[in-house]
Formats: sequence, structure tokens, C-alpha cells
Amino acid sequence: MTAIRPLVAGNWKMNGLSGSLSELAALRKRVDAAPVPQADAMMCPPATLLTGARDVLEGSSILLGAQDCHSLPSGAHTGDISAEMLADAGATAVIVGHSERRIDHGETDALVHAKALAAYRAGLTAIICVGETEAQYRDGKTLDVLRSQLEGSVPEGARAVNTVVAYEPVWAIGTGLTPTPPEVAQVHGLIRSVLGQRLGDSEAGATRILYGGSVKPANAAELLFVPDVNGALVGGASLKADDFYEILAVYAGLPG
Ligand SMILES: O=C(CO)COP(=O)(O)O
Repeated sequence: MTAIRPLVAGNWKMNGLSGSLSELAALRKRVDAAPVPQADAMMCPPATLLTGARDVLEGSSILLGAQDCHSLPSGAHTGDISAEMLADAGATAVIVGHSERRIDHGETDALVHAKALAAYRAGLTAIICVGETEAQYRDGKTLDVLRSQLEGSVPEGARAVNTVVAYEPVWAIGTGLTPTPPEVAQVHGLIRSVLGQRLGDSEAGATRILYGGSVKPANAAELLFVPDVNGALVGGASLKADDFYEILAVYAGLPG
């Protein structure tokens, strides 16, 4: 099995006005000046900034992603945005099933599954998020919850080339708390084994499994070199070009 190429993806969430594109331009400048060829970098700004971000990133190695999509390609769905629209705006990937959408918008595993299929239909990579709540973590239910979310959310046609799984414990998002490296290793190992049952070992062995939840420059090396961790999904720290670059740069020491 060849080594999995890591991915560091930033999720700006509902942050950023047009002026924030200067932060993306600053990131681009840092990556252009000191590329990190060992890993892929991606930024997922809000949908309103996608075309502006596409222009800022033109010719850059930084990939562009989006944060959510509707499951249908078009139609009478006021306020929604289809995967095809995201692709048209320059995105090559879309986050689906983030816990903030599961919680704020009542998104079910079935809906996340449909959104992942929509991403494939539009030629986008689906970044499928899973993660347990604090109560589930405290009750020792993490592995059961993740198994069930993966079985419900990851389409059987998922392939390593078009699918990324992001493990984001809800209690670690925006809190400064993180699971311990052994906990992350256990969960990521389980995710890979569930993917193996669904997709076969060869696809599962090549699928990127990201860790997300309070990843910062200070803890990135500790979290990203855990076995079965193939990168990060970064929230708050992705809003600052220097912080995001420093997280990406933890891979700079590796053979390219
Ligand atoms: O939800 C996240 C990324 O999708 C993580 O957010 P924070 O990095 O701000 O904890």
C-alpha cells in the first residue's frame, strides 16, 4: 500500500466578508514562497466567497472546497445551493454532515448520504463528517455512534479518490479540548475498519481520514502524526493565514 497523501482543509464556517479574501491571499503567498509538497491544502470559505476565492487561488496549489450542498441538482429550493453550483463556482470538494449542520439543521445520516451522492454527481470530493457528542463520549458510546454514522452516511459507491472522512468530536470543536492521541488512534482505526467493511480494504486503506476539533499550530504535530490520521479539518485556526500555514507545515519535514 502506498502512503496516503495528507490533506489539511480549512473550514471558515459562517465567517468571512469580501475583505477576508486578503487572508486567503496571504496564505497563498506563504504557500507559494515555501510550498509543502508532502500534503494537499484546501480552503472551504462560505459560498458567497467561492468565486472570489477561486480568483485569489488561480494557479495556486491550494484547493477550493465548499461547506454544504443540497442533494438535488436544481429546482425550487429557496436559499439552497446544489453541488453543481459549487462546482461551477470553482469548488472541487464539499463538506457534508458537519455536526453544526446535523445539530443546527437536523441533518440525518440519510440526508448526509444523499448529499455525498450529490457531490459525486457533480464531480466533487465529499468530505463526510462524523463525530460523537460530549454526552456520548462520556457514556463510552463513541465507537458505536461513529459506526452507525458511517454506515448511514458513507455511500457504498464511495471511493478513496472522491471521499474523505473527517472525525470531529463535537465536544472538541471550538473548545480547545481534544481527545488524547491514543483515543484518536483508536477512533481512526475503527473508522478505517468500518470503511473496509463497506468499501473493501483497498479503498479503505487509501481513504483519507482527517481529524478535526481544536487543531492549532501548538497541537498539530501531536494530533497529525497519530496512526490512521491523514490530515486535519481546521476551523478557527483556518481564519488566520499564518496559523493555517503552520499546521500545514508540520508535514514539511516528511519525505515528499
Ligand atoms: O469544526 C471544525 C472544522 O470543521 C473544527 O473547528 P475548530 O478547529 O474551530 O475547533
